[in-house]
Amino acid sequence: MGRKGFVGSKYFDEADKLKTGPGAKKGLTTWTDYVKYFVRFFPYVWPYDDRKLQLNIVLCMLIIVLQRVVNILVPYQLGKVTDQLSTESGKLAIPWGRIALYLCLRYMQGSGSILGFVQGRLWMAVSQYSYRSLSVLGFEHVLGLGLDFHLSQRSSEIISTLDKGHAITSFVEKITFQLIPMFIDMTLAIGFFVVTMDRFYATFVICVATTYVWASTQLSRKRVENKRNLVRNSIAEYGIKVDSITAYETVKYFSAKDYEMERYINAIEATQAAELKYQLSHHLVNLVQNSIFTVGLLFSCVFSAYQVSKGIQMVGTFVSLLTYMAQLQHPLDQFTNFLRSTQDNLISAERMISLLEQKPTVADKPGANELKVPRGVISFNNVSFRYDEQHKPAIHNLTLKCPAGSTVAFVGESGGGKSTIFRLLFRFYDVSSGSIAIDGQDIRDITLKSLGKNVGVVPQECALFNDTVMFNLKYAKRDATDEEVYAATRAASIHDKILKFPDGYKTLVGERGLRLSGGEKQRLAIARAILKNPAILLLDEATAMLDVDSERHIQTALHELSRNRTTLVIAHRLSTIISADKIVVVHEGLVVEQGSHAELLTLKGRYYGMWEKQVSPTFAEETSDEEVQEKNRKPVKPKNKDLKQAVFINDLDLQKM
Ligand SMILES: Nc1ncnc2c1ncn2[C@@H]1O[C@H](COP(=O)(O)OP(=O)(O)OP(=O)(O)O)[C@@H](O)[C@H]1O
Repeated sequence: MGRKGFVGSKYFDEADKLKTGPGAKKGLTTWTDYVKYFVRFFPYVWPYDDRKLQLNIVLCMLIIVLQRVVNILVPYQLGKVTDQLSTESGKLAIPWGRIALYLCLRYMQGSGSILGFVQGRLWMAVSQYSYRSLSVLGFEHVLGLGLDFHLSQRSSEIISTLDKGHAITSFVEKITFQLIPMFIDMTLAIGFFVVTMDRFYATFVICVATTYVWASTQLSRKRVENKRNLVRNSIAEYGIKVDSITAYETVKYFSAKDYEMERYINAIEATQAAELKYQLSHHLVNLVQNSIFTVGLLFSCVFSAYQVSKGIQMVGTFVSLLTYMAQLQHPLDQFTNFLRSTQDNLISAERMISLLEQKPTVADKPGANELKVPRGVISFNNVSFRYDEQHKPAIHNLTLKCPAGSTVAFVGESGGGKSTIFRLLFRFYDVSSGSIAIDGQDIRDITLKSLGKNVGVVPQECALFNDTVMFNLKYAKRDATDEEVYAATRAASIHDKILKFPDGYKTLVGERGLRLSGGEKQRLAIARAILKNPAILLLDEATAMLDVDSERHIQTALHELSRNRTTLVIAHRLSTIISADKIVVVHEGLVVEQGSHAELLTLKGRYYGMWEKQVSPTFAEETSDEEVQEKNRKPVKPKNKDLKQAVFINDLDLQKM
């Protein structure tokens, strides 16, 4: 099954342990990580199919080079102006040309300049492209993961993780647009010092820069740890908030508002404590960096001023030196900012990366074929299945043939494995051994999409989108006409009811369809199945939430729907399935009895006991399961509504024969 280490809601915990557990690498974000993730995500950022965006990137790069040249020229020009002013002072010869050139260069410097503006404008489209491709990648990946993944996760955690996907875009952007210019800046600044200043200044500047970078990287290790802790806490806080709001009714039923408030307050406090630690470590890094730089500036200032006073240096050189020093701080600051923000981005993106690394447990085989269902024979061949190593098998050696067009019902105690059989047939999971075939095609060899197209499910609980009734109905067949929808809702006995809703088919169904009753939702689910018109139909307690009257109508609709198509039914109310061609009794994952209703009754086994319990509640209360089988030999007359209905269904079948 490939689910080892991935049980319960432990998935992200496992991911966290990898980063922070005993075997974790110290400070995780190493240079190899940067390179690895950059190479991995660059294809999503680079617009392969868009020449215009590629041109934008090239222009942005050119602007970066131009900005570096401007950075060199600004202090140089300032030095020239100062020299000219100091040597020609008193002669009233103001160097207008040089001043104008200096101002022009200054205007082109920095992110607020015209060059910065053009670069920002060009980059915006590229940035949106990469955000779009990464977001779609994450969303598609999560939708493609198996039911095991979704059952083991809090939806809120998945959503919050997907939201952090923009961090990857930001990470790749920063490597491309900060790291490269930063190295150009530092190399040019230091190179310029070596060429124009004496060796002492050049060595001094290299020493300051090295100490600065070394101290920054050392201190940021602690900051990384704190940041990771902050992200973990903020995701947990978001999870509590979303879960409480989604489970609003449960919160009300158990008067748990105060409890939820307490959980939420605790979560906020934990996040804020983590934030405080993170901010402190962040400010500490800034303080140390600034101190190193100020000491460097102090020494160079004192030494240069001394040289000017002794006539070894000109005033212009002093001004240029200080301006270069100040300008050097910019790429150094950028470097540490880069370090900080890329680390932050990577920490935020770690979960997204773990998510993307998660492989779906059920996927199409290479070259998988489309499912073809000319007849609809379903065969379970010695199928066994366990959810994971920790659980005992949910299905043992199931061998069963469902003939084309037949109705096969699965009954048995709760937890016996009925829904698991449906999940295996729908390939939410792959069988552990044995095989399931539809018209002779092993379902592992066909595409999931074609399987989904041919198998329709009416689930116990119908999940609806918070949209209109019409949107939810057409979800089953996106190109259905309104007339087709009306025909389906009429067949499912819900059309008139929908017309009575305030906005008819345009009525919003609310979050998860909460504004509709259980029965209404179930009828919508049936209407959807009618619209979908699948070759194979799975009914999972499809009428459990309906009153007797509605159930009668629906049973007629379902009967019509299942005509000439293979239908598998799960039912607790045995009265609803007595007309099935075959009834399969499932107990602890084993098929213990199978046959028609009449055959099973004559067997006087488990099915007989269940039937007796349902038709004779008082009898059932007084006797045990075994006693039912032993003592009760006489057929019991119908005593409750279920049996009346069962008789109705039998009558209906007889009429149709
Ligand atoms: N995702 C899961 N992970 C682990 N075990 C599971 C999972 N889903 C179901 N099980 C276990 O598998 C067994 C069969 O469950 P299944 O849902 O198929 O029973 P069922 O007969 O459909 O029950 P019910 O009639 O109550 O719906 C149960 O013991 C259940 O606890």
